[in-house]
Amino acid sequence: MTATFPEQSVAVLFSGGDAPGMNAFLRAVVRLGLNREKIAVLGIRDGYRGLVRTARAVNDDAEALVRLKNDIATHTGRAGLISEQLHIIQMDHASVSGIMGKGGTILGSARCLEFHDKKVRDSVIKLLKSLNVRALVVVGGDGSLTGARLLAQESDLRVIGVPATIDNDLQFTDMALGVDTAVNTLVWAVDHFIDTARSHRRVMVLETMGRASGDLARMAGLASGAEMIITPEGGPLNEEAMKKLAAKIEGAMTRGRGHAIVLVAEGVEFDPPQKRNRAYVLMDAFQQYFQRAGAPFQDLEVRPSVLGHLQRGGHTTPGDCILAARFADHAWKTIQQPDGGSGITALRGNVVEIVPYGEPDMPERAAYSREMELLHDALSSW
Ligand SMILES: Nc1ncnc2c1ncn2[C@@H]1O[C@H](COP(=O)(O)OP(=O)(O)OP(=O)(O)O)[C@@H](O)[C@H]1O
Ligand SMILES: O=P(O)(O)OC[C@H]1O[C@](O)(CO)[C@@H](O)[C@@H]1O
Repeated sequence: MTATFPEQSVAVLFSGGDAPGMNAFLRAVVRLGLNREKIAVLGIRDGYRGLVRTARAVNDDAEALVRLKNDIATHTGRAGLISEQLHIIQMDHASVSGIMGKGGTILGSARCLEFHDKKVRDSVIKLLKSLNVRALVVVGGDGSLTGARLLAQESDLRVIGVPATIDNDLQFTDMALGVDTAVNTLVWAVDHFIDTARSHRRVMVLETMGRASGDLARMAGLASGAEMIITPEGGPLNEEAMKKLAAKIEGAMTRGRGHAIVLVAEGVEFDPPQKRNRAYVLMDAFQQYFQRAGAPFQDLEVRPSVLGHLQRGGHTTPGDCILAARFADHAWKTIQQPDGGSGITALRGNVVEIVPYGEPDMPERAAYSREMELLHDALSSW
């Protein structure tokens, strides 16, 4: 039997920082495509970069396009995945077996600066049309979904966005893929830091990711019982503000507390601005305060840690696997609506919906962040 190129397939790519749940989404979108919809799924390697490189290689070369289609038809599943040169792979059942709980993405993700250029996006639209895809699914954060919106606006392609970022900074959905796992990882990390903090009666300042949003730190703080959460939404920290935070910790020590875990989100800024990581700036400010003349705990030590990419990896939680399956299901249902356009999957009040690109921020999200902060304050033993 000769292999044939799959016409009217659905293409899927992962873009921006990888997030746990991307593999679970890939598995779900491929399996639903093959089992339920009877439609082939093309996995794009390395996000927009994979499309841009392929467009460059085949767009003005009819023979190269024929070769690409032949490669896609003949190198399916794992054969395609091991062929490094091939950026577009026809996924099969076996190629998505055993990946659901694995962090990262087997197709790779990337940041592709060239994609900001309309001419480059035009070349990608031309490629997707030559491959006759019925829809493109883009899984990623804010920037990736902006790229998806532009593709949808600049063509008649159907482009479905799927929110995936540990930052939880997308205000049109209650949760993005990866957040639940990242919070879980942070709780695990805090548990480890508590052991040493308690043993040495120390203050540990842990810097979390999250870009300009403090939600990841807030959620992790609430779930781990960290004593203090410092987030960007409160505005830049000046010397006075840092002294107040240190005084709060000192006050707790006076009342018998032996240690403290402080979570500081990476988006926190200082006045005047500082170049060093937040955890280090706060360590110095706190240490200086604790060591002032006549202070009660002059030997109280502060240790910083920048948790970094640890937060993006690890085994995907069941919550993220379930959300991935629900987002994939909804993406397919939208693609299969004859008159359906483009849009983004969103979780709102435990219902998955498709919302238009550029949807305004949900006021519930700000309320949720505020509620977490108040609850954390009320639960802390200051
Ligand atoms: N304004 C834009 N126009 C076109 N493409 C964009 C735009 N912003 C981002 N992209 C594309 O999306 C990619 C990923 O964006 P970005 O680095 O902001 O990550 P993200 O999707 O927000 O995910 P995360 O923040 O969780 O890592 C960019 O490298 C670029 O290819
Ligand atoms: O992996 P990179 O490119 O260093 O990006 C790190 C950024 O990506 C994220 O992990 C996800 O957006 C942010 O929290 C962080 O600031």
